[in-house]
Amino acid sequence: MAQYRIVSGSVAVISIQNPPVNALSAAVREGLLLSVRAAASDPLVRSVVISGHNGPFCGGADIKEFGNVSHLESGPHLVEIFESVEALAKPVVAAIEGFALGGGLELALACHYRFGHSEARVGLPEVSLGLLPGAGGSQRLPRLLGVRAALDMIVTGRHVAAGEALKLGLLDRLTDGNTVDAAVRFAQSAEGKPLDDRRLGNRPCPPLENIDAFFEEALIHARGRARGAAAPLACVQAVRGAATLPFLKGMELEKRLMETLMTSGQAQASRYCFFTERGAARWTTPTGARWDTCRARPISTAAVIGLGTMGRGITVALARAGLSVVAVETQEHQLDEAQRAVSRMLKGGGGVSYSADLQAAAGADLVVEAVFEDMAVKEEIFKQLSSVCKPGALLATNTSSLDIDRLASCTLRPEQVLGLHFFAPAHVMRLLEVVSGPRTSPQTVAAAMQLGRRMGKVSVAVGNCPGFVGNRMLKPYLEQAYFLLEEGASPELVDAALEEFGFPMGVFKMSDLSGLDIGWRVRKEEGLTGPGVTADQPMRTRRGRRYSPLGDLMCEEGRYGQKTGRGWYLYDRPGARVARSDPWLRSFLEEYRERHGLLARRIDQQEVLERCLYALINEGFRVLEDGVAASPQNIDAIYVFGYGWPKHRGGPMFYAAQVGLARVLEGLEKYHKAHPDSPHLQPCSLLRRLVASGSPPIHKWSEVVKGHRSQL
Ligand SMILES: CC/C=C/CC(=O)SCCNC(=O)CCNC(=O)[C@H](O)C(C)(C)COP(=O)(O)OP(=O)(O)OC[C@H]1O[C@@H](n2cnc3c(N)ncnc32)[C@H](O)[C@@H]1OP(=O)(O)O
Repeated sequence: MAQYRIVSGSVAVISIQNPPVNALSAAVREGLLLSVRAAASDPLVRSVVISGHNGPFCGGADIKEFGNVSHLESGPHLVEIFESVEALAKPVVAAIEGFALGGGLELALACHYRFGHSEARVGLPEVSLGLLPGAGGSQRLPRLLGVRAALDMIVTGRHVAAGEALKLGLLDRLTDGNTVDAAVRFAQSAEGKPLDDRRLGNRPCPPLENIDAFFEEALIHARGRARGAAAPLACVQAVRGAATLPFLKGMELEKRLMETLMTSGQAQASRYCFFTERGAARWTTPTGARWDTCRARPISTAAVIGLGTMGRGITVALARAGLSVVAVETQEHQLDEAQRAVSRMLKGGGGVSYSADLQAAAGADLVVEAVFEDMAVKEEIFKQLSSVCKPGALLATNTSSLDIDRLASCTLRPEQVLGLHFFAPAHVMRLLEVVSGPRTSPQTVAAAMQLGRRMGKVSVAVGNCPGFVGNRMLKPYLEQAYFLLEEGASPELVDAALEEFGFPMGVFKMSDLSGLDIGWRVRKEEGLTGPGVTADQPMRTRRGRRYSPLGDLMCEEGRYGQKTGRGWYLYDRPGARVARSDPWLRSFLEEYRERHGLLARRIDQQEVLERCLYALINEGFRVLEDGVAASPQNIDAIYVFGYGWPKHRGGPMFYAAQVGLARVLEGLEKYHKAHPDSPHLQPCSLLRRLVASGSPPIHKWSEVVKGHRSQL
């Protein structure tokens, strides 16, 4: 689908028409090539403008076609079309409004001139789909911008705003007015002028000194950031081809690299993440409410109660989304400090007012409680909010694990109570768990999901249970990591295995960063440790299950992690970030093992991965079974956007499918047999059923779940 018309007597305007993002589907490719040929052969046409219909220029290749080779191969290939565009003997101008991304920018690079709207953005984000710009982009961009700037854009995949693109030389001109009209006028002025120099395929790459050393370093840098992803490294190789090979040879290299990436599991996983991120907006809840059947009341004012780290981040996130926010902190000294911190983060006032009085929340459409994790304190606040707040106001808690229903029952409006589980730092992290209890109304969920979108979050609707989805699944993962320490592993070994898998941080470094005392407080609330545990109870057993008191013992030593300068690792000073091995910890673990008669054994990275990840995945199946998450895709979105699960591995449930459900089941059976006192390793019945049903693909799991779901 490409519209073709002649304007001003001599300009062919080809308009890509494929809403919502004008992706280059097979039909678009067909239409584009026919239009380019028509413009080439029509003697009346002296110049060409390519634009996007109704706004955006082009969002790139049609990602939905990638999983289907017959779709991808039907219609002309992008490389062939772009060659025809570049070879055209008449000037071709790209008129870029909205965005030109991926194949969209590659098309613009094949044009002889690029006109942009001042609010447009351009980029080659293929790397985040596990690919490289495979339709000439890796070869043409370095010829236009030089290697450094092109490499940066291609390896990071970042979107570049029009102003920067103009400075880089990527856009030739900007306009604030009608981009197509301006491009048409410009095209006419270029008619009959020589084009050879405008064809990027004809140009050499601008020279670069010490080319070998430059790419050596670029590769090391990319490897360090890629966390096991292949695409960034292939991008470096392709750009090196542009810098060192003639254009056609570079194109051959790009093609070879692209073919390898395109068929890889990593590209499949990254593509899956692209769709799970967007799919989360089509939410459902365990009570049967759905995104398409309820209307959300807009929220324009909010109050945040409690201005610790989380409360401050939430205030910033809400203010940045355009809400007018009242930030409440009853402790005066905290209030002053918080006000300064929030202003710094917002670079000014940003629609936030401050108060030490809960009454200030009276007029808000939404209240987010973000005080520390103490049920009694939260209950008291919810009681007060119930009477202070205006009718219709939504009351949310930012608890990461406490019971939403208990808080709802402290109020006279349980249908307006929900959890908004932000992740630290709340103004940066993409994930928001929107937690509903059995009495939360569909309109409340809809309003929260809409607000999440406004804040730029990936919002996932989940049901209420201890830890919701993310933290519930994290518990068995952490537990296995502790058990591995008891059995002979070191924090360094466990973290190295997880970081090699692709997590930005291993479990022990993560725990040092977030603070060991948080889990300690939760375990005290749960009665697993603290004064409620009697001296006659065995230290390593709770409620008939294996329990590791290691985390509690660390806290009793005052080792809370980075904030105290000591945790699973040692830091130069409280608050420092660089983790060093701590000889004290080695002795502590040795003494602990000796005291409990535990024999240290050799543990390899495979065991670390299988024990930690399979336990987490197993809990994911339980979450599905219980209906706490609506789909495996939602679980994966939570893990990728909130817990650092590497995108190129798709998320835990996708990873389980990729490894093979039968293999995961076998692994769990093996480890459960070796550790029968660890119920998290006992394969859950949904996993067994899926394997018994022939391990259907992930998008078909819901059929097996449906026949299986227990009531919450
Ligand atoms: C030979 C192979 C060559 C490959 C080169 C390539 O071109 S690879 C593709 C490179 N392009 C991209 O990576 C762009 C991906 N899209 C985006 O980043 C964003 O969608 C956007 C274009 C910036 C628009 O963002 P916005 O927030 O406005 O909308 P959504 O993200 O919600 O998208 C709206 C719906 O459109 C679907 N969609 C978006 N891009 C594509 C695409 N390239 N192909 C197919 N479909 C696409 C998206 O899934 C949304 O659909 P829903 O059904 O509404 O969920």
